[in-house]
Amino acid sequence: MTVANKETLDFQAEIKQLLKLMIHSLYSNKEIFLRELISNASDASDKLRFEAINQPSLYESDSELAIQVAFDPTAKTISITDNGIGMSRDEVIANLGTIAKSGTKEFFSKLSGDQQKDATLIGQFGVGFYSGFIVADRVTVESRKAGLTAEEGVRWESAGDGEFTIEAITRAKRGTTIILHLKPEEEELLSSWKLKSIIRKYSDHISIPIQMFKEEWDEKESKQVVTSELENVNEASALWTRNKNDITEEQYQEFYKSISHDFEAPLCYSHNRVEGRSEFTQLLFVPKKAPFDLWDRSKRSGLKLYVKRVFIMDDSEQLMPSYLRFVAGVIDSADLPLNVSREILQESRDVKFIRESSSKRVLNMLDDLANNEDEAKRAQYQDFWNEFGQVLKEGTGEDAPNLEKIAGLLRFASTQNDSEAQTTSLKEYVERMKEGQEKIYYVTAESYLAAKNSPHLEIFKKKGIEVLLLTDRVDEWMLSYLTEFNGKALASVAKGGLDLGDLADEKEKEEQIEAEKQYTFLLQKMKKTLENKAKDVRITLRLTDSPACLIADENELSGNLLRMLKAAGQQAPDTKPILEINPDHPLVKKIESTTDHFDDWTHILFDQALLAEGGHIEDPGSFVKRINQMLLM
Ligand SMILES: Nc1ncnc2c1ncn2[C@@H]1O[C@H](COP(=O)(O)OP(=O)(O)OP(=O)(O)O)[C@@H](O)[C@H]1O
Repeated sequence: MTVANKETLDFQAEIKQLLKLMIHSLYSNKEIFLRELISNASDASDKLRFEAINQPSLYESDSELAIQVAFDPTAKTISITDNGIGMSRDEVIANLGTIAKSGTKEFFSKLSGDQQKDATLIGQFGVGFYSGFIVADRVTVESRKAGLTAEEGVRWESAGDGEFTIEAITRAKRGTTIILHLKPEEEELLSSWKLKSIIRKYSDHISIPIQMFKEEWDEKESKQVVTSELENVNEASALWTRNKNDITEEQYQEFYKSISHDFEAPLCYSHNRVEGRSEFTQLLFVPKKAPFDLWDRSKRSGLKLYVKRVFIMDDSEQLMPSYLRFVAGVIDSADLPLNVSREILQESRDVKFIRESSSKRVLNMLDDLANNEDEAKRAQYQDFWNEFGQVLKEGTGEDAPNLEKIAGLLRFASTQNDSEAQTTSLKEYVERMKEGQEKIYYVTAESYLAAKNSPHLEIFKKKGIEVLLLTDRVDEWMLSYLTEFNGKALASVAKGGLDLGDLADEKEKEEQIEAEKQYTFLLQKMKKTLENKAKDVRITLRLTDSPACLIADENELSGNLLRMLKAAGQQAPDTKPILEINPDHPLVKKIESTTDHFDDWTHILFDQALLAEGGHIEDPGSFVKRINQMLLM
């Protein structure tokens, strides 16, 4: 609908849903609206400062960047004004009418309707501008982009009910004003004292001044009245440039929340000034909860790059390796040029040094939690692992120089504990190794139950040897990089040549040789029957309860990895597994002595070994037919 120059447009469907949910689930935390809007105003100022490096005329003789917060008790409004970059008409429509984040659809599909759970999720998603609707029943945005004429101003307005209007206005000053028309029950916000205390609490660290009109005691009226003089409410110096000792824990927390849009305090942080070859300040935060798009490897890191306090860019993926993409914070370099581009960043040795130093810092912070004497800290690390462990595992391939450190931070499910929880470190495993045990054993499978009940574990159970149970998708990939820990090789229990080292006793070795001799004929015959399915058929002593299992040859990919590659539509080599049979099992003895249905029995043995390790039978119909036939015998 268009009236004069006013147009009414619909919000993207997700925004309608977000607004509804947010108003309900964030109500108990409603003061954050001001933090979010001030943080946007500060970002807009940062962007202008950056653009103006190459185009100073954008300042239009007004280069003192500041944010003003004002209220009008009569109109019952609060306004937040910045003289930052501003928005054009198209930008207003795109930025305030749609959500341009990847993974938005998935995020909305996760919402449960349970207010408390959803509030946390929304916190992880980041509500930003729309949080204004928690306290306002109508929001007006007036903006004019730096560099455009006064006539190219724009007014956006919405009652948060599914549509918004947009019209052209004349706006002398560049920048943006957000006007919140408060809901009747929010009128207590119309107070200098209240607004100042919210600003100090949540936005003190904002690096440009946040100003309000001063209040003075008026004798005549005998009350506080608002004057036309502005005063700074916040400290207005970039938090990371301040001395550590002058920053309170709470200020760090609020700073983190404001740059990350997280609702919870961070798990830990590290604030340092690095001097020497390269000079920079790093303030790095590890969140408690994974953001909703953590699994998106293209997600950029949450690090902001500044050069000598001038904001340069968000999400600079050059500053942190991808496996640490959950880290949020600020890097402020004293060496990089102000006009640095993403291309320059890629090449820069300073940036490489910053990345190495920052990765180390983060790993050290985590290591400090993981190996802390304080049990509560170790528990915090466990929580971290549960949230971010799978991403950290990517580091084994991505960050070779820190492999040892990362290996020390890994946690696994293990046969030692009767639980799916990933709590065992490699260090603990090594400490528990049996005398004579030389390797760290693991099994990979699609699920915890498949791993735990894998026939490959039988001999290990019998001998009381611990085996790590690896069931995350990233594990197989990780294992191609993580081949040893503290000089102990990692060995799959499902690969050929199971060498138990000193753990296998002489008697067993003799038994195996004896059995191989005894069953030579059977093995040959089975091999013939399975020539299209199995590479070889062997006797094994690794089984105690199962009649057979499949293994991969030492240098070939495991069955689990082959299945994963195929499932991902990737090219997988066409390798056949080796069937190992348990000579002591009655079924094997039965097959040996049978003359009837030898081929059927052999196929069944192979197919059930494949099933037991989570594989898919190529011809399930024939398998079922054979089983039924045998059941009726
Ligand atoms: N005061 C402002 N000046 C200029 N642009 C703004 C301002 N406020 C918001 N915007 C624009 O609107 C976009 C959407 O804002 P919103 O707060 O919803 O999300 P965001 O800040 O991008 O994301 P998040 O809050 O999750 O970090 C911003 O990215 C920015 O481009």
